[in-house]
Amino acid sequence: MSVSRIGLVVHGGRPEAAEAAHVVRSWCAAHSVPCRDIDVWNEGGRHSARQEMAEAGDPDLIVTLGGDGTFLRGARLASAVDALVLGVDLGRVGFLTEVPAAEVRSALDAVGEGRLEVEQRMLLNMRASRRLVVPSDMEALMRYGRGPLLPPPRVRPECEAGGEWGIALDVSALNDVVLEKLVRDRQVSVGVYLAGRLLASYSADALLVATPTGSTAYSFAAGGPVVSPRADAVIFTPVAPHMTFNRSVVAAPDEPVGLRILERSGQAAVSIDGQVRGVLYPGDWIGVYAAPRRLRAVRLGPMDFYGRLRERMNLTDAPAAIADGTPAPLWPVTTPPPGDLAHLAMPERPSLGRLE
Ligand SMILES: NC(=O)c1ccc[n+]([C@@H]2O[C@H](COP(=O)([O-])OP(=O)(O)OC[C@H]3O[C@@H](n4cnc5c(N)ncnc54)[C@H](O)[C@@H]3O)[C@@H](O)[C@H]2O)c1
Ligand SMILES: Nc1ncnc2c1ncn2[C@@H]1O[C@H](COP(=O)(O)OP(=O)(O)OP(=O)(O)O)[C@@H](O)[C@H]1O
Repeated sequence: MSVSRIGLVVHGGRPEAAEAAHVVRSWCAAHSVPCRDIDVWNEGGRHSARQEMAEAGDPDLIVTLGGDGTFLRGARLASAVDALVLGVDLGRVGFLTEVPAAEVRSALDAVGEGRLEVEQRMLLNMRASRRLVVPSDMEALMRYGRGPLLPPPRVRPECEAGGEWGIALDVSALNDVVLEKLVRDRQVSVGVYLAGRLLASYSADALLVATPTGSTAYSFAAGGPVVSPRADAVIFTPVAPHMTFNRSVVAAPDEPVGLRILERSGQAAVSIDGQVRGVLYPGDWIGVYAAPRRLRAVRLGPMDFYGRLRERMNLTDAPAAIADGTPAPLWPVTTPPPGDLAHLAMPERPSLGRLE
């Protein structure tokens, strides 16, 4: 696999990201690969992901230099046109990024020589009862601690009229679509429908629909399950619901989640991967469902999702388990298991129906 053009998304607030960007640009110059910066923090001038990619010369690889937020910004661009995305870790958590900053040059060598795997990640698409609008005074409200807002998602060009199930918005979420109360003291009241059937009416601070990738983000913070990013699922998680049923529901990929704002509810902000993209009012609804298209993320080694979960989330062992003898062995994903522990990993995936 060869890469012919690179688009760079750099966290502008980090000197180390600027340094890593310099390394990427010099690698590109040495390998005659055109490289363009894509300013996803561009004040006022944001466009649809497709337009931003076209303006950058349609790169086939997006390299992000920053944390998970920067990766999510790059993933939004890449997924719009099926480009690859490679995350270089210069953030605080770095759950989504692939390579440490010190390895950026060798990572580009590997990509240039085709020594990579492409991991496919499920995305969410969204429909709504109407176009989303970000009120004009919203930007000032939301600016604290964040960059400029993205514009509201456009209606997908091929779906202007909408058919019987609302209008399709030009949105791909890698983590989550979040519907949350707009003002601090007014919860949202929402009818929640799974696969077209009412689950329950919720009064809550927020309601999330997450992908398996997003299961370790906001949904995790709200008590949701950790779901392997290799699985296909639509995860519904309420945040502080004022009711007894507060569990997550893990739905099948062909079971959409519908959220309908009830008559006297407070207004609700809609965020996609952490970015506010519109406000909904009573009577409005959104439907969130697994996208037909997937994100294509570059992997340069085996993906150790559970090792990463343990390490990045600082999982700690039970004190009683530690007191109960030798700690459970831990070994790098790249080395074979020690001693007689080989049986802990299945050598090959059994096909369905052959489990014995
Ligand atoms: N209470 C919360 O935990 C909370 C609240 C709002 C939003 N979020 C999440 O933040 C995401 C946007 O990320 P951001 O970096 O722009 O905002 P941010 O900086 O507010 O991110 C919140 C934290 O989530 C981490 N994160 C992001 N995606 C992750 C993932 N898939 N798995 C594990 N950790 C992840 C980030 O590294 C960061 O530490 C949203 O998609 C939402 O899921 C979390
Ligand atoms: N070029 C830039 N111009 C303006 N603001 C920028 C630029 N780059 C980054 N920022 C600011 O940095 C912040 C990005 O934070 P974000 O939390 O998304 O970073 P991150 O990549 O997730 O890193 P971390 O893991 O440390 O959170 C935003 O507030 C944004 O305004």
